[in-house]
Amino acid sequence: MASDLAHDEHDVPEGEAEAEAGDREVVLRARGITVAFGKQTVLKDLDLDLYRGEVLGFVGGSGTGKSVLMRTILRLTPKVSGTIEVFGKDIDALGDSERRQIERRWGVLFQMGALFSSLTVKQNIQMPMREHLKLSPRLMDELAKLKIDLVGLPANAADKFPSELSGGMVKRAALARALALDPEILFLDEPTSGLDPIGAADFDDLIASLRETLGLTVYMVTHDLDSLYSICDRIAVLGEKRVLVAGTLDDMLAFDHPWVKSYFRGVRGSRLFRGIGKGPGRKG
Ligand SMILES: Nc1ncnc2c1ncn2[C@@H]1O[C@H](COP(=O)(O)OP(=O)(O)OP(=O)(O)O)[C@@H](O)[C@H]1O
Repeated sequence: MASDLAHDEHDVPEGEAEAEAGDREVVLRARGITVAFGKQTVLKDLDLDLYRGEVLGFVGGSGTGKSVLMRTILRLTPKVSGTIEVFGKDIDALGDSERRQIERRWGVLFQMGALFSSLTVKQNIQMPMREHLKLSPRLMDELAKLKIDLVGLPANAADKFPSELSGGMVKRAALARALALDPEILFLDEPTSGLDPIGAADFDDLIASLRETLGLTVYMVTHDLDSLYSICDRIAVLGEKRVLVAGTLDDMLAFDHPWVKSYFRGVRGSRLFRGIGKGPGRKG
C-alpha cells in the first residue's frame, strides 16, 4: 500500500490495492470491526474504505458475513469493537439527533426489497419522508411521483401493493424508497438476486445511471459477476472474517487466494473476464 506519513498503520485497510490510495474522499471508513454472535465470531478486526462517487461491489462466500457487515455499518447489528466513520464522523460517538442527520444521508435496499406489504408503493416511498421530514401531503405525493419516475416504474405503480408487482418492479419500488431522502450513499444488499439476466442487467444499468446523474456512492453486496464486471469501480472480498483484498478487477484476478481464484477465475469468471487487462467499470 502506498505509504502516507500522515497515516498510522490502521489508516489504510489491509489488502487494499496500491492504486486506490491517494487523496480520494473517504465517505465511510470502517476500522477494526469485530462482530460476534455468542461464540461465533463473524468479523474480526475488519477494515474497509468507501470512496465518494464509486460503486463498490462487496463479494464473499455464502455466510461469510456480508449482510452482517452491512447491518453493522447501519447500526442494526451491534459490534464487539471497532469504529465506523461516515462522512468523517464516528457514528457511535454521535448524539441521537446528529446520528439521524447522518442516517438521512444514506438509503438502503435490503435483500428481497423488504417493502411493507400493507402499504402501497407510494406510501412505502413516503415512509422515510414521514420519519425524517415535515412535508405537506401534496409535496410528498409530488416527491413520490418523481422517485417512481426516476426508477423507471410506470406512474400507475404508485397505488399498487407490493403483491401486485413483478419481482423487478418490487426492486425498483424498494430502490425508489431508498432514494426517498436524496441520499449520498446507497447500500444495496444483493439487488439483482431473483431477477432474470435481462432484469438484472436492466437494474445494473439503472444503478449506473443513477450514480451518474445523482452523484451517488454505492455499496453493493452481490453474488452477481455481471454486476461486478459492468458497474463496479472496485471490488472488496470478504473471507476469513476480514476484507481479504479490495481493488479493481485486475487486482482480483492477480490475487493469490483459493476462494478469490476460484470465484474470479472459475468457469463463469473466466468466460466473463477473458482477456481482461483494464479492470471493471467499463461500460458496454
Ligand atoms: N442475528 C444473527 N444471530 C446469529 N447469527 C447470525 C445472525 N445474523 C447472521 N448470523 C450468522 O452470521 C454469519 C454471516 O451471515 P451473513 O448473512 O452476513 O452472510 P452472507 O455473507 O451475507 O451470506 P449470503 O451470501 O449467503 O447472504 C452466518 O453464519 C449467519 O448464520
